[in-house]
Amino acid sequence: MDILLIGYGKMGKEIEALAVERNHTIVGKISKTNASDLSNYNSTNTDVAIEFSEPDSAFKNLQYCVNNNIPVLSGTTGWLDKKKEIETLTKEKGSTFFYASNYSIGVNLFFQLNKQLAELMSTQKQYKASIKEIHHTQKKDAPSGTAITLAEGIIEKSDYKNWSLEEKSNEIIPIEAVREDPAPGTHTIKYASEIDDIEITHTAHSRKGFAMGAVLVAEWLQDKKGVLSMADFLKDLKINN
Ligand SMILES: NC(=O)C1=CN([C@@H]2O[C@H](COP(=O)(O)OP(=O)(O)OC[C@H]3O[C@@H](n4cnc5c(N)ncnc54)[C@H](OP(=O)(O)O)[C@@H]3O)[C@@H](O)[C@H]2O)C=CC1
Ligand SMILES: O=C(O)C1=N[C@H](C(=O)O)C[C@H](O)C1
Repeated sequence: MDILLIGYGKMGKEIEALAVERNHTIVGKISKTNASDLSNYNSTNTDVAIEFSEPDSAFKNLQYCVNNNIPVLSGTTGWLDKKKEIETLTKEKGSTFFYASNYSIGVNLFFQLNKQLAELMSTQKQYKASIKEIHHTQKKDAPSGTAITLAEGIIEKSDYKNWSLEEKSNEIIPIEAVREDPAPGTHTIKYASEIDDIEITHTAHSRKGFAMGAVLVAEWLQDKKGVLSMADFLKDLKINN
């Protein structure tokens, strides 16, 4: 596969190493310094773009790919208020757009476990849910995209209505975002009562799981069109419920 990397930071470099190991070719690398190159990019030899950039640049990058029919998968967090726009554009243009807040298979199993636990706890009103995420100090957004997906999973299966970094009420899941080094990504869901606590935690030991997931999705995406997500990918792998 010929891959265009949009964003060549910690994740872009990790993805490059794994993609080359799997015999793919990196045909272009776009970062902040050469961002304007994307608007003149000749996509003839590009099978897929992998976009891990920054909250402020993701929308423009994805808009370019979708408008120019370059199949694209993105992992950038902190820009999702505009995701619907990209999805609408993808349908209009007949292009391919895949998004996941977390590409790690382990985290996606954890997402399923989180929903199962939320369903189980939904009748146990003496327990109060909360989420804690820990990431490295270079991270630009808070809370993490993964923490937001976890909160959405709980909201789907319970009476919680929203999440917040500050606000406290019975209808809101509080999220605590901790920044310390080194921390590739740790997420904990806690149900606390006066009598006891129940906790589940996923700890990433490195960025390898995120990068491997992104490369596997890029390979899977080859014959696909439309708006796709991890649910579609995991269904094909038979690891969803
Ligand atoms: N979904 C998932 O599984 C995961 C998602 N992430 C998310 O991915 C994103 C990237 O993470 P990470 O690699 O750690 O971050 P880094 O800060 O290490 O890298 C960001 C990269 O984006 C580049 N960039 C900045 N502006 C633009 C632009 N306009 N066009 C193209 N590239 C640009 C930067 O360029 P320069 O080097 O010149 O500054 C840099 O290379 C974050 O949003 C993070 O939350 C991270 C891990 C897993
Ligand atoms: O910025 C990171 O590093 C990560 N970002 C993603 C997120 O915001 O959830 C995924 C992972 O936790 C690492």
